[in-house]
Amino acid sequence: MSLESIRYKRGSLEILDQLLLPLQTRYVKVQGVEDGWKVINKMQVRGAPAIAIVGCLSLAVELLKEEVEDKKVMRQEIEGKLNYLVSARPTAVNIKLAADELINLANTLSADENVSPSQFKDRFISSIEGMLNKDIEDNRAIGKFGCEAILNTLKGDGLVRVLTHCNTGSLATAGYGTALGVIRYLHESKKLEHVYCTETRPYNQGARLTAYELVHEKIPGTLIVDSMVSALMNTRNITAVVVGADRVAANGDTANKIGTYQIAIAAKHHGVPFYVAAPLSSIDMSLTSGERIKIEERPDREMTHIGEHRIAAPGINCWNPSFDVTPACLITGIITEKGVFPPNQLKEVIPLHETAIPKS
Ligand SMILES: CSC[C@@H](O)[C@@H](O)C(=O)COP(=O)(O)O
Repeated sequence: MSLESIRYKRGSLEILDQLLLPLQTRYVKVQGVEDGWKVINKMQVRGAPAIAIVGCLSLAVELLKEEVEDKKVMRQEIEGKLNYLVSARPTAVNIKLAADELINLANTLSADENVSPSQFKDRFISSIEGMLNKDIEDNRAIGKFGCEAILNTLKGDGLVRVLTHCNTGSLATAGYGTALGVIRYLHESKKLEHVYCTETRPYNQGARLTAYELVHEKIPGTLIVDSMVSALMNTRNITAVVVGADRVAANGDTANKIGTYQIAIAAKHHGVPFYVAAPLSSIDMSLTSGERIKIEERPDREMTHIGEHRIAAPGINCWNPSFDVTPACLITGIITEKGVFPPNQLKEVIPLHETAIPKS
């Protein structure tokens, strides 16, 4: 069974504390928006789709407890709380797009005279709840399209050796995963010979989380440190790289976990196809290129310490950008729930406003 990062039933939300993995499995209660902001900001929950879903569900939990008498007051409150949640981590676009759609929904429900305050609340909460199943369905479609794209380019033994970076699995989504969903699909199709995952310094999402998911799912995998990527491509006949995304600009430039860019450069040099797997809700058509993507900088402590242990010389300066932008020219294809597209075709195939919230 795949790992459950988000446990939700109406009025109750718990997340698997990813700061404690892989050594401890502990769920943390999220009782409202303040808790939602904290678990996202502290990275107890992380990964672009999971951030959006947990943020919005934290609002659903909070709203359920409230008596709603005035729709306009509720609409205003919703907008303020969503904007606050978006501020918890700036690079991933999924939560921003979801918030924009929910604010539109709140505007529509508030203006509709046939909708009572309690119907407003119920329909609003139901829309948020729909994000959970939609994300899993989208991820399965991503897995299938990605698997087919990689198999189409195959020569030789018909088995695939893939490299991935960071964590894009069940822990980073509502379930199944994006890039790790492609790997999972290849494995289920008996086409995966091996997956290599990077350690992903400084926060170690690869060593702690992806490695944990691979062991849990019995997917044959090997951990490498980030500086081994070129050597791996030179010696291990890698078929493809598949990574996730935090924000894809309209021209295909892709912000993802720091280190993605240098993997893409190495892949180009070695002639290895480089795929980005992401739902349409990770694509920001309002940005023409990746230059204006805001890159979150995280505390020095993530670099200077491992757990409680300092590993860096005291007094040294640190620079800790959490993401980098891979230019579209290094990307073979963007794997989405609607198919696999070369980066320069995104503008033609993706509508300006794609939905993060399922259409009712
Ligand atoms: C499906 S998750 C895609 C990306 O969000 C993932 O690759 C990533 O960069 C996560 O960064 P994180 O800082 O752990 O939230």
